[in-house]
Amino acid sequence: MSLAPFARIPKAELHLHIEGTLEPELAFRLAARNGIRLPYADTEALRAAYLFDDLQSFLDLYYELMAVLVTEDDFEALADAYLERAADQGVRHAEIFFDPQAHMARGITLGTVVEGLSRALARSEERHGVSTKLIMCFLRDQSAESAMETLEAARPYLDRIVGVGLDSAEVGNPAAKFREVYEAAGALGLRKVAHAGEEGDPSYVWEALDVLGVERVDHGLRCLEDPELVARLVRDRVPLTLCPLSNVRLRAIDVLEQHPLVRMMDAGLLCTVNSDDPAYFGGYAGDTFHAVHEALGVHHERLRELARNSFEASFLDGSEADERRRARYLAEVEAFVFDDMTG
Ligand code: HPA
Ligand SMILES: [Zn+2]
Repeated sequence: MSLAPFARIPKAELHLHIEGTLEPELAFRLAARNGIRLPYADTEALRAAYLFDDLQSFLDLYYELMAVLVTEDDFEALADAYLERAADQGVRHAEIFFDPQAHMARGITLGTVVEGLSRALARSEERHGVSTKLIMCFLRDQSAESAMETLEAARPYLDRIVGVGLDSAEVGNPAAKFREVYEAAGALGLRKVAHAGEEGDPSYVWEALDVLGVERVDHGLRCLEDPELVARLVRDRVPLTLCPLSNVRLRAIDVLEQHPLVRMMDAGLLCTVNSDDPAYFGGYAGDTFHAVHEALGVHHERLRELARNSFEASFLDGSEADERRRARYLAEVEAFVFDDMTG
């Protein structure tokens, strides 16, 4: 199999919602097997609905389509399809978000979700050559009590969950209300990340850092508006998991050519690029590397920096086996030869 050049660059994916990898074809297949009627005539009609004005208009469809995910087999099929695709795009390691509250609200148990996903994840390294970790996200537009109940419900599965995250509608839902939940997660040994500065102003990023104590900021796009915040992120080497294609589709920026990725790297920020919800936003990990090369002129040493950052910013540091994986992946990044296409 010949992989496109940008897909060959070894990389980690650190910002990826598994529910956002649900391609229309799989959505219809799962709908049929679960006897669910989708309000779209076919996959083309569904794809035509992927025109978003902002984060909320995307989230409405994202939550609606989740209805097709019912059984452990469905979650397994979803994760398996993503991992196969990720492998084709040069992903060596994936830290995968999931949204338990969105499923529990539909009567699906946390066990169904975690058992199904982890069946696919457990054999991913052998089958796809992709190591994995799972990050459980709380919905920031739900209450802190609901988040705490979700953390409690997750106790039997903590051997499969590396950390907690925070996602869904950002503006009007600052992070501070989740202080206790994050403290409790930390006490359980879980790593902490949160979406911040996607649509929200820099105060949302400050709260994620100072109130939740996150080690990585998901998006962080708007940090450039606050030089003190940039200085803090640079000083502490806090990684940002940027998602350029998502920013265009959700209208955070008008066109990819205006994306501040290069300015952010020039400012000394530890940037990574990721695909967020690739089934909806038009590209997986390798496609994203290709797109930033084309639109922003990110050239080979800068592509190498992004690839290196993705492993440095990963949670591959909790065990000797993980340290070995990280060292192997980083060696692959340094040995990667950029050719005319990628240079
Ligand atoms: O891009 C996103 N932002 C916030 N919440 C989300 N949940 C899935 N994707 C996203
Ligand atoms: Zn996201």
